[in-house]
Amino acid sequence: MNKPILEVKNLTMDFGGLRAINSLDLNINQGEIAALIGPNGAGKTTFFNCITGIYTPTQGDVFIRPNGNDATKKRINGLKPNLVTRKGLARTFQNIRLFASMTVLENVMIGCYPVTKAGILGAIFRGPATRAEEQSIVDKSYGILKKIGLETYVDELALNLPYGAQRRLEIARAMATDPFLLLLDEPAAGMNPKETQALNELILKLRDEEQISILLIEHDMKLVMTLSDNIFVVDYGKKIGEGTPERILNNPVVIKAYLGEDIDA
Ligand SMILES: Nc1ncnc2c1ncn2[C@@H]1O[C@H](COP(=O)(O)OP(=O)(O)OP(=O)(O)O)[C@@H](O)[C@H]1O
Repeated sequence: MNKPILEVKNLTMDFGGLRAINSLDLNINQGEIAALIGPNGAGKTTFFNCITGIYTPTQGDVFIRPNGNDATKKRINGLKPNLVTRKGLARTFQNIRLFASMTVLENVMIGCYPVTKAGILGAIFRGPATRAEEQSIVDKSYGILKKIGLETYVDELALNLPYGAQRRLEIARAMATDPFLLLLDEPAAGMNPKETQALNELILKLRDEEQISILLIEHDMKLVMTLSDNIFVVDYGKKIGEGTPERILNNPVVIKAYLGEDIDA
């Protein structure tokens, strides 16, 4: 039986009188590409914010099992975002959040710092151990950029990159934290068809070659249906459907609530 690497139980998030997430259960298995879909305002980004420590859920539990076995099981609700990152959950955001005036390499290097050993004192006094760690961060960051296909832009300022490359750079920065699960919030938003195709290939490569599981929030239904092993559909914060793309496309509740007539998968 599959052991989930992420196990969310009965998650609820209230903002005053508004219940943005309502008793949500969701499991992600090792090696899976999963999608969280639903209409605008359904609670998808709030869900990401709850499991990455930006919000403390009103109710419920979030467990991780980085290696898929019970010995590594940990409850992570209430942890601060930097600690969640250290546990192996990395994310990107709906709006691009790069350091625009820093180089592509520096943007990825910054991603490495949450998981480095040298503290502030080490960074100030820059002893041999710190210098060696810095060199290893440069090497690691360059290696990630190569895997993501951005090595030709290493010394370019992030703001000069084409849009699709900026989105890929965000993924590269998230990779720098060595995640076992990558949460992507609308990674294809604003991309042209060629960039979306390249993103599709990149996500498959991360799963197949880097053994990173993926959960994506995405409105591009064609991408979702092509990539996903499992899809969760939410509406008004409640899970209204779950399953393979075929099952979702044939689920009358989902069709009525969300997909409508115009799905083109
Ligand atoms: N910090 C907050 N304070 C109050 N209400 C919030 C807050 N964050 C989100 N909400 C509300 O919670 C609900 C869910 O919002 P959320 O952004 O999670 O939806 P979404 O599914 O990600 O939407 P979209 O697809 O448009 O990004 C919405 O009604 C939103 O207005």
